[in-house]
Amino acid sequence: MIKIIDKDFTPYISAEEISKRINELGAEISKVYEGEKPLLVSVLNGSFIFTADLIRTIDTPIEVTFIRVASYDALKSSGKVREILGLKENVFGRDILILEDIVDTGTTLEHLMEAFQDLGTKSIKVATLLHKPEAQEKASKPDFVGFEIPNKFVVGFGLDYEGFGRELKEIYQLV
Ligand SMILES: O=P(O)(O)OC[C@H]1O[C@H](OP(=O)(O)OP(=O)(O)O)[C@H](O)[C@@H]1O
Ligand code: HPA
Repeated sequence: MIKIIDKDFTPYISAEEISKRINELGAEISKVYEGEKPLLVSVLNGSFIFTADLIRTIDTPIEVTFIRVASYDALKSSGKVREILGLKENVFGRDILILEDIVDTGTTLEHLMEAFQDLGTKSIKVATLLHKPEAQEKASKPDFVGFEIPNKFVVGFGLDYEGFGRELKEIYQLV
């Protein structure tokens, strides 16, 4: 058990399990995009660790870029979604793979999918390390999912609680 600020969290997914699953996702993604040269769009902040580990398991040429979009305040969705920030690449006619650490309510994803569609992308798929199917109300189901998890708050491996916990090697669940 660990404490972050005022909340207790218990170990939930080990570093070994995460690494094994990311390898499998990388193999799947490599197969699907063989010869296609997709642009992987990593959604900061949470997905930076997943992105770094995932791209090193991919064995077909890809490009990677990072964007920002924030919809969350602490434990609950604020419902507010901001603009995409930091996209420098021309995505018209490109195959896009959005990389997320977690798809929770789907609010962020819905916004991103719409924004990329408006920019004339050829295809948009989504890879997420974690998915909360019971919580998702918006957007379609992600194409590549590391772990389906219950509707409980998690931290670690890039995910934070009030800014803390991103450095944890394992994923922890709120007690
Ligand atoms: O499906 P949703 O309910 O929209 O939640 C998922 C989003 O929430 C988190 O980002 P957050 O806004 O907390 O920013 P961060 O990655 O910088 O922590 C996460 O990285 C996703 O982008
Ligand atoms: O369970 C979560 N943990 C951390 N950040 C999040 N953003 C959406 N859901 C979560």
